[in-house]
Amino acid sequence: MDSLALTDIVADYGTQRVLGPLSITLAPGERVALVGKSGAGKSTLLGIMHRHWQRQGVALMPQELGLVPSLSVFHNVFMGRLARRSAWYNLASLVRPFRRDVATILPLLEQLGIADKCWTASGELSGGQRQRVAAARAIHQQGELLLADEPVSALDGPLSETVMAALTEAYPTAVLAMHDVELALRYTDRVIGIADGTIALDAPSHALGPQDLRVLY
Ligand SMILES: Nc1ncnc2c1ncn2[C@@H]1O[C@H](COP(=O)(O)OP(=O)(O)OP(=O)(O)O)[C@@H](O)[C@H]1O
Repeated sequence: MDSLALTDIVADYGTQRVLGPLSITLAPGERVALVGKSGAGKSTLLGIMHRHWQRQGVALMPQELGLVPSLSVFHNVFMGRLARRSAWYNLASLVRPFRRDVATILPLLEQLGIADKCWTASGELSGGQRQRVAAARAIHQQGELLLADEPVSALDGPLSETVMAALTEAYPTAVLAMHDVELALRYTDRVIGIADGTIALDAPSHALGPQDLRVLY
């Protein structure tokens, strides 16, 4: 994968400028935490990255997760690879999943602590369980780049570590919008701080402490 670049991007809602102009270059193998207070523009920036880079194999884990409530956990995770299978294969899987897909997806659910919910409809899960299903779907998708919007916001300490470890292991190149600054510093190489729609901080994670990020809030 070549480095990914956005140059002088802006985002407006009506007459209101909410982001930019700003430029970002992302190197292969770089994990970036996007931090900043609520409304700073993190989701807007992730959306722009997704639009610009989606042809390069991007997995998106949106804040609202985008699960299908009536479908089982298995089928929601299976959807991560929907575009790579034939319509016939996908339809057959809906009725009766193939053994090889179960053998791929179950260990992933085990890793994220939700294997017991494999055949439960995702609409019947808690918020933290649904967030783990969305993480499993993003991991199952595979690709060059992960864009994740607050991927562990509904999880407690140990589970948020488990999910962050799984996501960053699956995707060496990633941009993760996060509110937990300690977690952001531990699992990323670079921190980009957004304030009022512009880049207020861009530094290697190892050079920062939590207090350096708290000024953004
Ligand atoms: N659909 C929309 N219509 C109008 N304004 C919007 C819309 N979506 C976002 N905004 C505005 O754009 C700005 C940036 O929003 P954005 O969702 O990108 O922030 P964020 O940093 O991701 O916030 P959070 O941490 O709460 O998710 C905010 O001021 C918000 O009110």
